[in-house]
Amino acid sequence: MLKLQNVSFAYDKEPVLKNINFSLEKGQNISIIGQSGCGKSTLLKLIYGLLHTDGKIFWNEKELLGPNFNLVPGEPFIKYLAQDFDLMLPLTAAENVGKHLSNFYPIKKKRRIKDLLEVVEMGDLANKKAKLLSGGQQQRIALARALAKEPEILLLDEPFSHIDHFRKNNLRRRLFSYLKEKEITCIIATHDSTDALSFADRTFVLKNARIYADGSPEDLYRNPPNKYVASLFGDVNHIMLKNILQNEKGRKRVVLYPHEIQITENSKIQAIVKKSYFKGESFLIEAELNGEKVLIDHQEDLKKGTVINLKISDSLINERIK
Ligand SMILES: Nc1ncnc2c1ncn2[C@@H]1O[C@H](COP(=O)(O)OP(=O)(O)OP(=O)(O)O)[C@@H](O)[C@H]1O
Repeated sequence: MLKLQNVSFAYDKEPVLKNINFSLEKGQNISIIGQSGCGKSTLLKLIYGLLHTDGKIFWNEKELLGPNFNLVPGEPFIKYLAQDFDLMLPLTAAENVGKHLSNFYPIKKKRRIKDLLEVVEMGDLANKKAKLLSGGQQQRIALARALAKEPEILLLDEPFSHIDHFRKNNLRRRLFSYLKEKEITCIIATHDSTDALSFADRTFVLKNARIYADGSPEDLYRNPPNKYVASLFGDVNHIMLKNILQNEKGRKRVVLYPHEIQITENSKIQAIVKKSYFKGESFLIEAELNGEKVLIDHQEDLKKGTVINLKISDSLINERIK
């Protein structure tokens, strides 16, 4: 179990993280999300042991003492994949992956490198020098290198940021099933909601130096405590209740995703279309509702100026304003 107790950190005077506490079970996949600069990378660096905290970090019974106590920063059973992936550029992809593997059993080493290159779909480029690989290919090699010695804990900082959309989904499926199979505990700092929604067992939202929300991705998505959390998963509306409910007054608002608002004739809530964006499977309609901007998912394109009627399920509104 990985346990953090009162982990705080400041680069200067202003704390980046304040009293972070959590425990993770072996083999759990956790995503950390939050706006740029909220401290995601800092938290990974503290766990790995690159930065010192007065708080406590344990892996099972062992306390991780950090850089003030370890001559070489980091822990041997943890792998940390930073945003700059730090490859040996004159070496080949395969040599980089095998860099920290023992030469004592060369056949075993070769097989391990081959398996890892398959996990990141880089088998074809095994003998290509790292300096000749694209940013996304280098990132995949760095990922394979981080897995090479089968760490107990894997810390990934935006691990798919350079990888194209098509390959990213495939790679994510392969990587996370590999981590589950090997029971590797993984913490992934990400901006990408798919990492948080589809592959994490649990998600932490960081804001104002603290864990602002903590839950299963499904629960955080379906019942976002506020607009900040919902907006980390994609477009979101924050609509004045009085604009969608007859008897409401005041300035109370409700969080609604664009797909939760329907365009129908059976409603008195009127809005005017301002813009329409093609999204592939549907259109994102931007409309004006009593002076407020509203985003709606819709199957058809709508012209600017079209008057539309909006419907939102009462039970959903009641759920969100609880
Ligand atoms: N070496 C440093 N020296 C001083 N301040 C730093 C240093 N590294 C990060 N910071 C500051 O600490 C805060 C948290 O940075 P961090 O990199 O942890 O955020 P992040 O959530 O990972 O951001 P991003 O999503 O953009 O990668 C930011 O305000 C950043 O400017």
